[in-house]
Amino acid sequence: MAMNGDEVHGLNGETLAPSETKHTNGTTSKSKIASANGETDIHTPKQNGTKRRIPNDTFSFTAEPTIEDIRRMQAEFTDERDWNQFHQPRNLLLAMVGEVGEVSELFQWRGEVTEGLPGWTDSERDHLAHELSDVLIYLVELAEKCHIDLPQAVLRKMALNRLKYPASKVRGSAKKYTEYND
Ligand SMILES: Nc1ccn([C@H]2C[C@H](O)[C@@H](COP(=O)(O)OP(=O)(O)OP(=O)(O)O)O2)c(=O)n1
Repeated sequence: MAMNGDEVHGLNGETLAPSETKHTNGTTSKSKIASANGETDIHTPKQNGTKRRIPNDTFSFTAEPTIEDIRRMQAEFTDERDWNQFHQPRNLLLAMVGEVGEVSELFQWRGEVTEGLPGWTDSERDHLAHELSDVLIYLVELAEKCHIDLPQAVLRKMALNRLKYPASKVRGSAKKYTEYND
């Protein structure tokens, strides 16, 4: 679901701050993710009365399925087919890389492609969605079979990225951290 602006909708369609979650028991909480992102209260007005700009506010995902949901659904899919025997880490890695290749095929002979894929047909977008899903499914299963708790690993890695690339130092520059002299 694509959404414009700084609003996210809860289970009953009410407006939530993007870092808030509406639980089935009706309570609302600010996510761990928001604090890991260094977000404070994103709806707090600035001194001059304007709201702080929310990064990446032109598109967002639906909340479900979670990564754990995807792990479980794929585990059921493979169990039902007795395919676990074929899904060892090396197999899954190669399968994932193959699917990354299929994503690449969709881009390889085009010129520069800009955000939102202007000019792409619905069928091309569907094809891309399928291939990206294949990559994600194999990535999640690879992490599972390697006993990597992927959501937690992502939180830790993003915290490390923030330390390595302080915004105050690198804003507007695409240089690798090793290229900074200090
Ligand atoms: N041994 C397999 C085969 C398939 N799948 C699942 C995971 C992927 O989401 C998808 C991959 O299916 P295909 O290998 O048929 O690849 P594509 O769907 O990309 O088909 P094609 O290669 O024709 O584009 O199916 C799986 O888990 N294990």
